[in-house]
Amino acid sequence: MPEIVVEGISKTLGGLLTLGEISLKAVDQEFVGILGPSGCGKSTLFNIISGLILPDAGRVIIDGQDFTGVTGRVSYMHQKDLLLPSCSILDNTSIPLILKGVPKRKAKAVAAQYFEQFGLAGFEHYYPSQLSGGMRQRAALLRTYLFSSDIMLLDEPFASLDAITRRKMQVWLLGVFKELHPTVLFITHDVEEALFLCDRVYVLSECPSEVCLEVKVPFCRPESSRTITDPSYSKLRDDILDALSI
Ligand SMILES: Nc1ncnc2c1ncn2[C@@H]1O[C@H](COP(=O)(O)OP(=O)(O)OP(=O)(O)O)[C@@H](O)[C@H]1O
Repeated sequence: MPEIVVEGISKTLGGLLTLGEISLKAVDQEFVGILGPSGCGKSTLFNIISGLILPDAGRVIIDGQDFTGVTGRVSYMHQKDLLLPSCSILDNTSIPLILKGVPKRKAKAVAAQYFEQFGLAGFEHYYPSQLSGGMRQRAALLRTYLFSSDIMLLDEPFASLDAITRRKMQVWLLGVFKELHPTVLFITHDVEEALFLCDRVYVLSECPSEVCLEVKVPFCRPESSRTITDPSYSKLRDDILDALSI
């Protein structure tokens, strides 16, 4: 069962202690949000969890094994979709499988199986520039999922989208993840988005950042984009805004 534990991670960047001491975790199939002020080191934390950079102290434990500084275990979607402009959507989404050694034809066949579920059916041979923003993000999410399907790090995947597309994508994501069951760490700046999507939310402070609030989201996720009417919603939202000093 994929469980990810971040233990006492700290990191100094450019002489500035950026990550003070961060500990957090996500249990199997949990959707965990990370909120924090701009520049507090959220992307740096994901770079460490994915093994791209080493922390100064602390460990990343996945399924009980130390994965600090080890790449390739979790999938990581950056803020930008980073699709290759000269490759079709099918080629783009097949890349992680090809990198893992799956023959090209088989990789394409496997990726193609998910196009319906990711709302991309019929667009296999389109190029990224020919798709809407929402479709490009779905293609990037599919590519991320195919890299490592059980633990996904998503760094503000919907930040570049307009409000309507963004809400549609949130509802879609909940539906898809209900079927695929990944464990997710999700960075966002948006308190409403965190409360809409996540089972649990960590709030980070300004640098040197630490976890200043951890909240469990007690209400069920809505089936549609309806407003959450649970009585605890406003209090949780205010608690998070207070922690962010907004
Ligand atoms: N390689 C680096 N060398 C020096 N400083 C860096 C480096 N990478 C990031 N920083 C600085 O570290 C801090 C944290 O950056 P990071 O991108 O992790 O923050 P963030 O919380 O993800 O920001 P945002 O919410 O704006 O995306 C920033 O002040 C950034 O300028």
